[in-house]
Amino acid sequence: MVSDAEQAAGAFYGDHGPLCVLAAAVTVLASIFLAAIEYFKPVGKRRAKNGTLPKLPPGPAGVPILGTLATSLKRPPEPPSNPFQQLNSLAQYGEMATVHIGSKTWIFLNSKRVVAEIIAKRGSATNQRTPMPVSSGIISHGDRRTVLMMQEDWAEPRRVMHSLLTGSQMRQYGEWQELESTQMMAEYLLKPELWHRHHYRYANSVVHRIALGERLAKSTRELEDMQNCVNIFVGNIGTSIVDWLPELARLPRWLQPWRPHWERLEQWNFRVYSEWWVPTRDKVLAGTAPPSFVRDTLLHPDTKYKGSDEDAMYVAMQLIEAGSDTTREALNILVMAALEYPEPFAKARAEVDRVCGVGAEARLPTLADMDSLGYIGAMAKEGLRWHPIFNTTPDHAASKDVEFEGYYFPTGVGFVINQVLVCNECENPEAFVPERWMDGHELDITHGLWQFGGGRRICVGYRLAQRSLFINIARLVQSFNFEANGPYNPKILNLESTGEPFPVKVSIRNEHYAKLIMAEAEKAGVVEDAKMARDKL
Ligand code: HEM
Repeated sequence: MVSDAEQAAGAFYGDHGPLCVLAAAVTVLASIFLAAIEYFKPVGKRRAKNGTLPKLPPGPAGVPILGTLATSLKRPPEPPSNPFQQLNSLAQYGEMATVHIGSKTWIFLNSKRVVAEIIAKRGSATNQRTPMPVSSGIISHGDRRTVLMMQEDWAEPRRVMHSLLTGSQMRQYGEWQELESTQMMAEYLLKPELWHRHHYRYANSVVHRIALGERLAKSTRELEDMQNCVNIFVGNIGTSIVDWLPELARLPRWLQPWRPHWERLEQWNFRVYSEWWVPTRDKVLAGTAPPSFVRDTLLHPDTKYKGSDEDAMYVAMQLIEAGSDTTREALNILVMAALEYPEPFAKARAEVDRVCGVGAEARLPTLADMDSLGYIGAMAKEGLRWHPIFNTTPDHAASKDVEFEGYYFPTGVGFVINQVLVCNECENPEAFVPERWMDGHELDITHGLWQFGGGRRICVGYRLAQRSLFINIARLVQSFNFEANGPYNPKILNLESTGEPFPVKVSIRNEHYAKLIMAEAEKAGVVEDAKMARDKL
């Protein structure tokens, strides 16, 4: 028997059937949407584990689920008159700005003061990375890109890499740095128009020798492959939506249509790495390898890396990647500064002349001159400040809740150094003024400069980088003149380019310096190598 109520319902559905289906569909979609909002809620909007509500600095508004992702992924072109407009605009929120991007929450640190407080003083609680399933996962052969590694995967690579920061091997590395620099001077002399290539060969060869034990003897194709590995890795950091909504990586593989594209890149990268790694590893195993980080730390029985052979390869190769491109770029920046600001370069030359002699009496500067050439140290720091290589540094995520000046940052929030603002936090920031670093710390490249990051994740190569910049700046200002060789925009450095990044005419100071360089190259036994590099390029 049908009740009155059932009869009424039947009549209602009979009359309003399509409307009911629509209402049900809307309800289902709305529920899915609300569930998605909840699921992808940015870390900084979730309650902390102890139930405390986050209290974050102000920042730009975003839309549900994506936050500011649309603008972050597809940045409007920034005008050459104001590059880094977006990072600059975060200054309006004060020393810290909160940005929700997908399900991540990043706190941009806009002043040196808060960087020191959060990244350095609270470093034990801010040394994680937020997950990047594509950049540090798929492209990096499964969470193995040292620079982006999460803490649990990072402790072991960091342990082995730490030897690069300790003093004991610096003397050996220093000899290699001087030798490669002598070759670079000879290359500059023989083929001045390829100045930028010489920077790359130098940087790559030094770190190649430190990591793998041998001087660089790679073909142009192999070198370009390696540079492309870096470009592809760096260029793709954060370009996939999955890096911003890492929860998507938990879907079954067949629901991840983005994977094949990234996996192909990863396979190519793996092949390039293997070409460089396998011969070295085999020599170490056969007992015929020369001294190197791989032989004496990574595969040494006393300090051996506790991971697979593939993991060890990624540690070694990423050292080469992280160390060569950065040094090359820093040298390019100094050349740009030479075009724009001749006075500091004249002053630097006078300083080198005072210490190393002039004309027929001159000798090449060495690393032993460092204490007497503070201005050169200041130039290296000012170059990195004036045109930061990193406009932001990889995030340092909170491994536990962090309280700071009335704010409450829950675990998982990422802290990012806004280098554009931090580097400009000085008088007349547009100008290249090495004098601003002449404060007694000019040879400590991380003092007051955050280009190498900080805290527990600080760059493991910063001492090597400082010495490479020192020796090459000192020698270049001593012997070569730099002039513009065509129009260029000083704000655009084309740092990722393998061709000439901006037009430069390099010339030798005079015949004395040409002779000096060739005599030193002869003594070091690198003349033939310098010529070979010249012929190959
Ligand atoms: C001008 C030169 C360089 C700059 C500006 C630079 C900058 C950086 C920055 C910003 C980081 C991230 C730090 C952080 O998260 O706080 C980093 C990490 C790293 N750098 Fe450098 N770097 C330079 C040269 C080098 C050199 C020469 C090497 C190797 C010989 C190197 C190896 C590494 C490695 C392996 C990491 C990952 C460290 C980790 O996550 O534990 N870098 N670097």
